[in-house]
Amino acid sequence: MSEPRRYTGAKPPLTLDTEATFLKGAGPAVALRLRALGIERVRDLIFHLPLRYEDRRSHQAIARLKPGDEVLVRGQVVTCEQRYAPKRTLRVVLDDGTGSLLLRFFHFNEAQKSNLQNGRWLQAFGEVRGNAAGLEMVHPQYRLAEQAEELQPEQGLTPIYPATTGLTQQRLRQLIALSLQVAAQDAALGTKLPGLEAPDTLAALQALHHPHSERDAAQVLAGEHPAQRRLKREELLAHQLTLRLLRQRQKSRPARALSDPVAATRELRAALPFALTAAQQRVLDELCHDLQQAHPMLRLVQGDVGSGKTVIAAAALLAAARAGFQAALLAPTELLAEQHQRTLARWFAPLGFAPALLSNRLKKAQRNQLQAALADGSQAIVVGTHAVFQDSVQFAALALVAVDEQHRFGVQQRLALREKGGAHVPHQLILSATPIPRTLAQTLYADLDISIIDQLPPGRTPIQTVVLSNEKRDEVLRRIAEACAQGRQVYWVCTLIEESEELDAQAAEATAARLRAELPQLRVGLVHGRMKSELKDEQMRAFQDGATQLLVATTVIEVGVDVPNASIMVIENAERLGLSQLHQLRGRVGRGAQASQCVLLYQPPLGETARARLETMRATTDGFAIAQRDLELRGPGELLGRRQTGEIGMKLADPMRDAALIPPLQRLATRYLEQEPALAKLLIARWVGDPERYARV
Ligand SMILES: Nc1ncnc2c1ncn2[C@@H]1O[C@H](COP(=O)(O)OP(=O)(O)OP(=O)(O)O)[C@@H](O)[C@H]1O
Repeated sequence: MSEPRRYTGAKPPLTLDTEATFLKGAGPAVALRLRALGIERVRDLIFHLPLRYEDRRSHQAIARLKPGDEVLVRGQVVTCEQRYAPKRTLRVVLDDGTGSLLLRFFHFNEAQKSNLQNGRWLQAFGEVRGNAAGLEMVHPQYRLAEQAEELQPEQGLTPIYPATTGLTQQRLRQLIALSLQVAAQDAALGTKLPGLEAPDTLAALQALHHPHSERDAAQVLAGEHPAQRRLKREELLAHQLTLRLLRQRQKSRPARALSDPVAATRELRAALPFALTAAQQRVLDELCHDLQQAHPMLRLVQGDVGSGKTVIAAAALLAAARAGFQAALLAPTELLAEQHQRTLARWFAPLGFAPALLSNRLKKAQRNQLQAALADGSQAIVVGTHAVFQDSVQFAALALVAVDEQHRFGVQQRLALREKGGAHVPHQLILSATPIPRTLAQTLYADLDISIIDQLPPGRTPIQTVVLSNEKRDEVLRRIAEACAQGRQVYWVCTLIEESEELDAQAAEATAARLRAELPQLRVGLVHGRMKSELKDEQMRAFQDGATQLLVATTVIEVGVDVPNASIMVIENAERLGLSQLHQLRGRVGRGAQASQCVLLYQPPLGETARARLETMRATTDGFAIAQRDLELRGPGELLGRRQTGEIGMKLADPMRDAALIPPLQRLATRYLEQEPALAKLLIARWVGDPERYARV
């Protein structure tokens, strides 16, 4: 604990590292709110960049306003009246000589009302709306004066910052302005950074907080200001450096070199009921090379849905076990852990290894027994969810951790696991089914080597996708009945209606009830996110075992379920989903030898983007092509969801939108690490803070 601050009468010299509470205007209440925005120090304030800008640089003539304009107007109050119908409202009419504008307030006090007297000058900023009687502003920001001249427009654009309840823009602006004064005294911000163009960091920050000149303002609004580009490049470089540094640190630690991984893969190949694809073999070769090193492997295997990533994990686990060590496979859900354990048990049986399942469902005695076997090293291979690998689980000689990521785990969790290896860091293998373009993968996972399985196992009949209007629902039901009569199984996916699991669950229940009534001959199962996990697993198992024929589900089934006999998927309201999600869902079928169908039902009328999206789904099954198209159709940021970019927490850059900036920065990062270690440290401290932040949960 640090000493509580005491007021000593002397003003501390302010630096970028000073706590924000030392700034004038940042009392304890404000400090708490700043903290909610992740702001603790003066440094954080200068990097708290505007979300957007408002243009209050000139007064607009009321006569020329249009609905939707966000403008500054100035005029005289000509009426101010309070009304009670339909609710208590203050109506103020403003006249600027060209026309009049209604200002409406629902929340106001008596003082406010009495100040708004006829004849006073008023300047208001807000969005113009059209109403039946003409144009109006609702709750504009305003100022009053006796003389018109006292109400002048602002000189530059007005920055609008990410804020939080109880913290006004005005307060933020004031604190940031003070912080910029402190920053101007800081020599480090002016340090020349080789490879990064002008303006320097300080000038760039100043330009973004206060774009004063006409030219600055126009460029900032267009997103084309050199300061924006400079800071984005600087930030992307800092993140690249952080991940590369973490990688260096990891790589320099000792790991257990596995004696003969090639022999292990040979044995596995002989035990598998199918031949490996060339892509799987190539990835295994890369893996074997890594596993023989006395430094940890850090490898991401990316593969499209159904490309056969489990085999890769199996080979790695086996190589560790055969070398006399232990290995763990982590799955994102209990159900998937179970599924993996079953598959591995089947494959490993002829090789003399029995993988254990560390499940929440184990009885206490069973769990204790398994934990003891892991602690003394007698159990070589274990499968479970991340949640079950708590502190109490100890390993005698953990040499490898494979993580089936499926969008669930963050970098932090992944790195936290490395501590389970004792003095040795376990080799790490991460399996991901999110097809993302290579440059983006290299940014988000710059701490990992990347292998791609770019080929599907042979013998798959491509999934046939049809796009149908809801009006054809009866036809779809007929097809389902026929398919089930032939022993096939069907998924029926209900998509999110509201941002609420509760309503979602209700909708799924209603759909299941309706389908049971419409198809009384079928055994219908149901899974949704509100179910207890045991019940959900039970329903999934019933479907896996063929006990139910039609499974109604919300998008919870998106994650990695493998039921090869399920060969039809119906996705209701498919127009609501993004392409990547549709692709993951569709990947649940087409996993066996049978020809599979995916029916995308939509509610007409269909918008243009939705139509283009569904058409892409119909036309291709290639995950990488779909990811690319998703990017084009949805705009940046959305493809990965908030997790992937959010977890990295960039302030300004968006690795998706700014992908083109990245390749030269990778070269620059190498140069910094080799030639400019002090500057690399400076950049990391400036943009990321503590690099181990990435490594902590
Ligand atoms: N080389 C192969 N030849 C034939 N079948 C294979 C081959 N490799 C894997 N499979 C089978 O293909 C199916 C999909 O494999 P797996 O579950 O490993 O895919 P995945 O890449 O994890 O996909 P998802 O991300 O969709 O879960 C499994 O039933 C698996 O046994």
